[in-house]
Amino acid sequence: MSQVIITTDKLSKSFSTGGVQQHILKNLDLEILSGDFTVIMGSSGAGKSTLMYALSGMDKPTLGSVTYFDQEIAKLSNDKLAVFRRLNCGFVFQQMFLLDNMSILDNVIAAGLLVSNDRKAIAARAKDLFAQVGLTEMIWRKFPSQLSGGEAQRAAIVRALINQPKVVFADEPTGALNSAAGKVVLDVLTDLNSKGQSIIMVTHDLKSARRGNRILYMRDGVIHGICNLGKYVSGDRERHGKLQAFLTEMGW
Ligand SMILES: Nc1ncnc2c1ncn2[C@@H]1O[C@H](COP(=O)(O)OP(=O)(O)OP(=O)(O)O)[C@@H](O)[C@H]1O
Repeated sequence: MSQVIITTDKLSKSFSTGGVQQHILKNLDLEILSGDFTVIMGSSGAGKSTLMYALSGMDKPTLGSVTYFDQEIAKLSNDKLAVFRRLNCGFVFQQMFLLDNMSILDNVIAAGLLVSNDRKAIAARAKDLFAQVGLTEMIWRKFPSQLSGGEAQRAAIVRALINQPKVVFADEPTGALNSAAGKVVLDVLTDLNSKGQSIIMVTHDLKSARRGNRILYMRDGVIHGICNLGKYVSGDRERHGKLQAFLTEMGW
Protein backbone atom coordinates (compact mmCIF):
# COMPACT_ATOMS: atom_id res chain seq x y z
CA MET A 1 0.00 0.00 0.00
CA SER A 2 1.27 3.47 -0.88
CA GLN A 3 1.56 6.03 1.86
CA VAL A 4 -0.84 8.99 1.84
CA ILE A 5 1.16 12.25 1.55
CA ILE A 6 -1.62 14.84 1.32
CA THR A 7 -5.15 14.64 2.67
CA THR A 8 -7.81 17.25 2.13
CA ASP A 9 -10.86 17.36 4.36
CA LYS A 10 -13.87 19.31 3.09
CA LEU A 11 -11.49 21.67 1.31
CA SER A 12 -13.35 24.76 0.18
CA LYS A 13 -12.10 27.90 -1.50
CA SER A 14 -14.15 30.96 -2.36
CA PHE A 15 -13.20 34.26 -3.93
CA SER A 16 -15.02 37.50 -3.53
CA THR A 17 -14.99 39.70 -6.59
CA GLY A 18 -16.84 43.01 -6.54
CA GLY A 19 -18.81 41.85 -3.51
CA VAL A 20 -19.89 38.63 -5.25
CA GLN A 21 -18.80 35.33 -3.66
CA GLN A 22 -17.66 32.62 -6.05
CA HIS A 23 -17.33 29.14 -4.53
CA ILE A 24 -14.56 27.45 -6.49
CA LEU A 25 -13.63 24.37 -4.40
CA LYS A 26 -16.55 22.73 -2.65
CA ASN A 27 -16.06 20.36 0.30
CA LEU A 28 -13.39 18.45 -1.53
CA ASP A 29 -12.10 15.25 0.13
CA LEU A 30 -9.02 13.83 -1.51
CA GLU A 31 -5.94 11.73 -0.79
CA ILE A 32 -2.70 12.03 -2.74
CA LEU A 33 -0.52 8.94 -2.57
CA SER A 34 3.25 8.77 -2.40
CA GLY A 35 4.87 7.75 -5.69
CA ASP A 36 1.79 8.57 -7.74
CA PHE A 37 1.78 10.63 -10.91
CA THR A 38 -1.55 12.34 -10.22
CA VAL A 39 -3.12 14.21 -13.11
CA ILE A 40 -5.86 16.81 -12.63
CA MET A 41 -8.09 17.40 -15.64
CA GLY A 42 -11.41 19.16 -16.17
CA SER A 43 -13.03 21.96 -18.07
CA SER A 44 -11.73 25.51 -17.99
CA GLY A 45 -12.68 27.23 -14.74
CA ALA A 46 -13.39 23.94 -12.93
CA GLY A 47 -10.90 24.89 -10.20
CA LYS A 48 -7.83 22.84 -11.17
CA SER A 49 -5.24 25.54 -10.57
CA THR A 50 -7.05 26.67 -7.43
CA LEU A 51 -6.78 23.10 -6.13
CA MET A 52 -3.05 22.99 -6.96
CA TYR A 53 -2.48 26.26 -5.11
CA ALA A 54 -4.34 24.92 -2.08
CA LEU A 55 -2.53 21.56 -2.13
CA SER A 56 0.87 23.23 -2.34
CA GLY A 57 0.20 25.81 0.36
CA MET A 58 0.49 28.69 -2.10
CA ASP A 59 -3.01 29.68 -1.05
CA LYS A 60 -5.00 28.97 2.11
CA PRO A 61 -8.43 27.26 2.11
CA THR A 62 -11.52 29.28 2.97
CA LEU A 63 -12.83 26.27 4.91
CA GLY A 64 -11.62 22.72 5.47
CA SER A 65 -8.01 21.57 5.60
CA VAL A 66 -4.97 20.36 3.69
CA THR A 67 -2.73 18.02 5.72
CA TYR A 68 0.75 16.74 4.84
CA PHE A 69 1.27 13.60 6.91
CA ASP A 70 0.11 15.08 10.22
CA GLN A 71 0.82 18.75 9.52
CA GLU A 72 -2.21 20.89 8.71
CA ILE A 73 -0.58 23.54 6.59
CA ALA A 74 -3.14 26.36 6.97
CA LYS A 75 -2.24 26.42 10.68
CA LEU A 76 1.33 27.50 9.86
CA SER A 77 2.27 31.18 9.93
CA ASN A 78 3.09 32.64 6.51
CA ASP A 79 6.84 32.44 7.25
CA LYS A 80 6.64 28.82 8.36
CA LEU A 81 4.47 28.00 5.36
CA ALA A 82 7.12 29.48 3.04
CA VAL A 83 9.77 27.27 4.68
CA PHE A 84 7.42 24.28 4.47
CA ARG A 85 6.93 24.88 0.72
CA ARG A 86 10.67 25.16 0.07
CA LEU A 87 11.27 21.87 1.82
CA ASN A 88 8.34 19.88 0.48
CA CYS A 89 7.12 21.28 -2.82
CA GLY A 90 8.75 21.79 -6.21
CA PHE A 91 6.99 23.89 -8.83
CA VAL A 92 7.05 23.64 -12.61
CA PHE A 93 4.72 26.14 -14.21
CA GLN A 94 4.06 27.29 -17.74
CA GLN A 95 5.75 30.61 -17.12
CA MET A 96 9.10 29.45 -15.93
CA PHE A 97 10.17 32.21 -13.54
CA LEU A 98 13.89 31.65 -14.07
CA LEU A 99 15.84 34.78 -13.13
CA ASP A 100 17.20 36.43 -16.29
CA ASN A 101 20.40 37.85 -14.81
CA MET A 102 21.79 34.48 -13.66
CA SER A 103 23.05 31.42 -15.49
CA ILE A 104 20.85 28.36 -15.39
CA LEU A 105 23.22 26.72 -12.91
CA ASP A 106 23.14 29.79 -10.66
CA ASN A 107 19.33 29.86 -10.84
CA VAL A 108 19.24 26.32 -9.49
CA ILE A 109 21.93 27.01 -6.86
CA ALA A 110 19.98 30.08 -5.67
CA ALA A 111 16.94 27.85 -5.08
CA GLY A 112 19.11 25.33 -3.21
CA LEU A 113 20.66 28.01 -1.00
CA LEU A 114 17.19 28.84 0.35
CA VAL A 115 17.35 25.52 2.19
CA SER A 116 21.04 24.69 2.72
CA ASN A 117 24.37 26.59 2.98
CA ASP A 118 26.37 23.85 1.34
CA ARG A 119 26.91 25.45 -2.07
CA LYS A 120 29.32 22.74 -3.21
CA ALA A 121 26.85 19.94 -2.47
CA ILE A 122 24.03 21.91 -4.13
CA ALA A 123 26.10 22.47 -7.28
CA ALA A 124 27.02 18.78 -7.41
CA ARG A 125 23.40 17.75 -7.04
CA ALA A 126 22.33 20.31 -9.66
CA LYS A 127 24.84 18.91 -12.18
CA ASP A 128 23.60 15.43 -11.48
CA LEU A 129 20.01 16.54 -12.08
CA PHE A 130 20.97 18.40 -15.27
CA ALA A 131 22.47 15.16 -16.55
CA GLN A 132 19.28 13.29 -15.64
CA VAL A 133 17.11 15.67 -17.68
CA GLY A 134 19.57 15.73 -20.58
CA LEU A 135 20.96 19.27 -20.19
CA THR A 136 24.67 19.48 -20.98
CA GLU A 137 27.21 21.87 -19.47
CA MET A 138 26.95 24.04 -22.58
CA ILE A 139 23.28 24.56 -21.73
CA TRP A 140 23.50 25.07 -17.97
CA ARG A 141 26.18 27.71 -18.38
CA LYS A 142 23.75 29.78 -20.47
CA PHE A 143 21.27 32.44 -19.32
CA PRO A 144 17.50 31.80 -19.44
CA SER A 145 16.94 34.01 -22.51
CA GLN A 146 19.42 31.84 -24.45
CA LEU A 147 17.47 28.59 -23.98
CA SER A 148 14.78 27.00 -26.10
CA GLY A 149 11.38 26.59 -24.43
CA GLY A 150 11.96 22.88 -23.85
CA GLU A 151 15.44 23.44 -22.38
CA ALA A 152 14.10 26.16 -20.08
CA GLN A 153 11.31 23.87 -18.91
CA ARG A 154 13.82 21.09 -18.14
CA ALA A 155 15.93 23.67 -16.26
CA ALA A 156 12.79 24.59 -14.30
CA ILE A 157 12.31 20.92 -13.45
CA VAL A 158 15.87 20.75 -12.11
CA ARG A 159 15.22 23.84 -10.02
CA ALA A 160 11.99 22.29 -8.74
CA LEU A 161 13.91 19.15 -7.71
CA ILE A 162 16.98 20.71 -6.14
CA ASN A 163 15.62 20.57 -2.58
CA GLN A 164 14.36 17.00 -2.95
CA PRO A 165 10.69 17.92 -2.58
CA LYS A 166 8.13 15.34 -1.53
CA VAL A 167 5.85 16.50 -4.32
CA VAL A 168 6.47 18.21 -7.66
CA PHE A 169 3.54 20.38 -8.80
CA ALA A 170 3.35 20.96 -12.53
CA ASP A 171 0.73 23.28 -14.04
CA GLU A 172 0.48 22.72 -17.81
CA PRO A 173 4.26 22.12 -18.02
CA THR A 174 4.14 21.48 -21.77
CA GLY A 175 1.50 24.13 -22.55
CA ALA A 176 3.95 26.51 -24.23
CA LEU A 177 6.04 23.86 -26.01
CA ASN A 178 5.91 22.27 -29.44
CA SER A 179 5.13 18.58 -29.45
CA ALA A 180 8.75 17.34 -29.67
CA ALA A 181 9.91 19.54 -26.77
CA GLY A 182 6.77 18.65 -24.85
CA LYS A 183 7.51 14.95 -25.27
CA VAL A 184 11.02 15.40 -23.84
CA VAL A 185 9.60 17.19 -20.78
CA LEU A 186 6.97 14.47 -20.31
CA ASP A 187 9.66 11.80 -20.65
CA VAL A 188 11.66 13.54 -17.92
CA LEU A 189 8.65 13.69 -15.60
CA THR A 190 7.75 10.07 -16.34
CA ASP A 191 11.32 8.97 -15.64
CA LEU A 192 11.41 10.88 -12.35
CA ASN A 193 8.11 9.32 -11.32
CA SER A 194 9.36 5.83 -12.19
CA LYS A 195 12.19 6.53 -9.68
CA GLY A 196 9.64 7.35 -6.98
CA GLN A 197 9.07 11.10 -7.30
CA SER A 198 5.46 12.04 -6.51
CA ILE A 199 4.03 14.40 -9.12
CA ILE A 200 0.77 16.33 -9.36
CA MET A 201 0.13 17.80 -12.78
CA VAL A 202 -2.72 19.89 -14.18
CA THR A 203 -3.25 19.49 -17.88
CA HIS A 204 -5.76 19.84 -20.72
CA ASP A 205 -3.61 17.69 -22.95
CA LEU A 206 -4.40 14.03 -23.52
CA LYS A 207 -0.80 13.07 -24.31
CA SER A 208 0.33 14.62 -21.04
CA ALA A 209 -2.52 13.07 -19.05
CA ARG A 210 -1.59 9.60 -20.32
CA ARG A 211 1.64 9.79 -18.33
CA GLY A 212 -0.25 9.80 -15.03
CA ASN A 213 -1.34 6.69 -13.17
CA ARG A 214 -4.27 8.38 -11.44
CA ILE A 215 -6.46 10.85 -13.28
CA LEU A 216 -8.75 13.13 -11.28
CA TYR A 217 -11.49 14.84 -13.24
CA MET A 218 -12.79 18.08 -11.76
CA ARG A 219 -16.09 19.65 -12.50
CA ASP A 220 -17.57 22.65 -10.81
CA GLY A 221 -15.25 22.55 -7.80
CA VAL A 222 -15.48 18.85 -6.95
CA ILE A 223 -13.72 15.67 -8.06
CA HIS A 224 -16.28 14.29 -10.46
CA GLY A 225 -14.46 11.04 -11.26
CA ILE A 226 -11.16 9.17 -10.82
CA CYS A 227 -9.50 6.85 -13.32
CA ASN A 228 -6.69 4.52 -12.25
CA LEU A 229 -4.48 3.77 -15.23
CA GLY A 230 -1.51 2.02 -13.65
CA LYS A 231 2.05 3.15 -14.30
CA TYR A 232 2.82 4.52 -17.76
CA VAL A 233 4.12 2.16 -20.40
CA SER A 234 4.96 3.64 -23.80
CA GLY A 235 2.75 2.51 -26.69
CA ASP A 236 0.05 1.00 -24.46
CA ARG A 237 -3.03 1.39 -26.67
CA GLU A 238 -5.34 -0.09 -24.06
CA ARG A 239 -4.35 2.69 -21.64
CA HIS A 240 -5.12 5.29 -24.28
CA GLY A 241 -8.57 3.77 -24.87
CA LYS A 242 -9.28 3.57 -21.14
CA LEU A 243 -8.40 7.23 -20.61
CA GLN A 244 -10.48 8.33 -23.58
CA ALA A 245 -13.48 6.31 -22.42
CA PHE A 246 -13.15 7.85 -18.94
CA LEU A 247 -12.96 11.38 -20.32
CA THR A 248 -15.95 10.80 -22.58
CA GLU A 249 -17.90 9.53 -19.58
CA MET A 250 -16.89 12.69 -17.68
CA GLY A 251 -18.17 14.85 -20.53
CA TRP A 252 -14.73 16.23 -21.45
N1 LIG B 1 -7.44 35.03 -7.08
C1 LIG B 1 -8.64 34.88 -7.62
N2 LIG B 1 -9.59 35.83 -7.42
C2 LIG B 1 -10.82 35.70 -7.95
N3 LIG B 1 -11.22 34.65 -8.69
C3 LIG B 1 -10.32 33.69 -8.93
C4 LIG B 1 -8.99 33.74 -8.41
N4 LIG B 1 -8.32 32.64 -8.81
C5 LIG B 1 -9.19 31.93 -9.54
N5 LIG B 1 -10.39 32.54 -9.61
C6 LIG B 1 -11.58 32.04 -10.30
O1 LIG B 1 -11.77 30.69 -9.93
C7 LIG B 1 -12.26 29.95 -11.03
C8 LIG B 1 -11.40 28.70 -11.22
O2 LIG B 1 -10.10 29.10 -11.64
P1 LIG B 1 -8.93 28.05 -11.89
O3 LIG B 1 -7.77 28.81 -12.40
O4 LIG B 1 -8.75 27.23 -10.68
O5 LIG B 1 -9.58 27.15 -13.03
P2 LIG B 1 -8.91 26.03 -13.92
O6 LIG B 1 -9.77 24.82 -13.81
O7 LIG B 1 -7.48 25.86 -13.59
O8 LIG B 1 -9.12 26.69 -15.34
P3 LIG B 1 -8.20 26.68 -16.66
O9 LIG B 1 -8.26 25.29 -17.19
O10 LIG B 1 -8.92 27.65 -17.56
O11 LIG B 1 -6.83 27.12 -16.27
C9 LIG B 1 -12.28 30.88 -12.23
O12 LIG B 1 -13.61 31.33 -12.42
C10 LIG B 1 -11.40 32.03 -11.80
O13 LIG B 1 -11.82 33.23 -12.37
